[in-house]
This record gives sequence, C-alpha cells and structure tokens, in this order.
Amino acid sequence: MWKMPIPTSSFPNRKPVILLEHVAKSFDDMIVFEDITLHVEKGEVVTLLGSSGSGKSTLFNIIAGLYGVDRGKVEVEGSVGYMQQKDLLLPWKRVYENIALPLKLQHVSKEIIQEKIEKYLPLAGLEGTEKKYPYQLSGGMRQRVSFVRTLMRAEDIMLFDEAFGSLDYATRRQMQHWLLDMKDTLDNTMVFITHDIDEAIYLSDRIYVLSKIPATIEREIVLDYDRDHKEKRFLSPRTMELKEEILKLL
Ligand SMILES: Nc1ncnc2c1ncn2[C@@H]1O[C@H](COP(=O)(O)OP(=O)(O)OP(=O)(O)O)[C@@H](O)[C@H]1O
Repeated sequence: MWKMPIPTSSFPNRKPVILLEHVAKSFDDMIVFEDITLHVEKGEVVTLLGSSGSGKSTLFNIIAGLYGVDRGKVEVEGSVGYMQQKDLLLPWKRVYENIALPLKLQHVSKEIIQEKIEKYLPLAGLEGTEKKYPYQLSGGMRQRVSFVRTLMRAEDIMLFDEAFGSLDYATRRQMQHWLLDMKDTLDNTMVFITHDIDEAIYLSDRIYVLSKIPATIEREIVLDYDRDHKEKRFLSPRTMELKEEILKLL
C-alpha cells in the first residue's frame, strides 16, 4: 500500500510567506486552536481541509490580519487578498465599478485603477465586460470578476474560502484549470479552503488536514505530482488511496 510521504516543503529553498507557530485562538469560552503551526512558501498552492467548524475560516481571518491570536507567532509577508464563496458583487454596479470600488475606497488614483483593470481584465478573459452588470454574466464569469477585484488589492497571497462552492460541476472544473493557469502567470501564492477532496488534490502542492476543534494539524500531505499532468491525479490509484486516507481523517 502507498504510504503518505513524510511532510516536506514543496519548495524547500524558498522562504515562507505565511508562518504560524504555536498559534492559539478562542472565542469566548470556545477554544478553536490551542497549538497550530503551519507554513506556506512563496509560489506554493496549499489547501486546508477539515470538517465543518474546524476553524479553517478562522485561520484565514488570522492570516488576513482580521483576527488577532491569543498566543503564538503570525508572520505574513506580502499583500493578502481574500476571496469568498459568494461573489459579493454589487448588482447595481457595472463590472468596471465593482472591480474599481475597493481601490477607490483606498483613494487610489483613477489612472492606477485604469491601468490595473486594463492589465487584469484581459488576463481573466473578461475583456469587453466592463460595462455589463453582474446579472448579465455567467456564474464562472462573476467569480472571475471577483478574482480580479481581489487581485487589484493584493497580488502576492490569495486566500480562497470555498470560492467555487456555488458553481456547478463543469464550471467548477473549468475554474480550477483557469486558476492554476492564473497562478503560473501571476507567480503568486494561493491558499484554498475547500470541502472537496478532489479539488484539494487537483489544485495543491500541499494539503493540511485539520482535526476537529480544538483543532490541530492532523496531517500534512505533499503532492509531488508533475504539475503538467495534474489531470492524471484523478485517475491514479495513488489518488484513490489518498482520498480514502483523507476521508478517514475528516
Ligand atoms: N467571530 C466569531 N465569534 C465567535 N465564534 C466564532 C467566530 N468565528 C468563528 N467562530 C466559531 O469558531 C469555530 C470555527 O469556525 P470556522 O468558521 O473557522 O470553521 P470552518 O472550519 O471554516 O467551518 P466551515 O467549514 O463550516 O465553514 C466555529 O464553532 C464558529 O462558530
């Protein structure tokens, strides 16, 4: 039987852009984490898997600087963008306005906003949609608009919290392919939360499996497949074994 590889880093020579050491976090009398240690290196794609309520979104909020911690060290290097399941686009605003809004609120100049939109919209295959309203776009396109809006604010580290959860299977698969292409183009770091084990295996260089709360890192899995042949991940016997292992942990 295939054995879990000993956890190592996917890019051992690179420096972590996210480092959490012995982090503890509680809400009132509920202890979510007592001792979490994890790292994400520059350029890595890492997924957090765990049952509902195991603290995955709390970890994202900590990484994004939205929540403080009770104990432990949190180091994040670079800008952090956070994309959630709901596209959160304002229905009464056109695509251009939706994308520009976060930067406008930060008083970024019109010229810089225009420059960024011209750079990122075609990259996301959204040229020609600037004047459309969200309801005129497909679910996948709305998620790409949402992606561009996230990217406008933060290019270095992108956090995706069940970002494809509301999409149908085929669109979800297309978005997964597309995102890995984006990652190669942008050469940035991506961290995912998903409940979909196939998605985690397909997207990731590394997976952290969280236990139930008070959550610990139950398992760290390095996926050392050839990046160019990710599609084969769905078919290989090793993937089936890996899925079974993960299912037992959740
Ligand atoms: N701001 C908050 N105040 C109080 N409790 C919170 C807060 N945020 C999260 N929690 C609690 O912390 C626990 C972990 O929640 P979290 O949303 O991080 O889990 P999750 O793994 O992302 O869950 P799911 O997969 O269902 O989205 C839950 O019991 C939740 O109710």
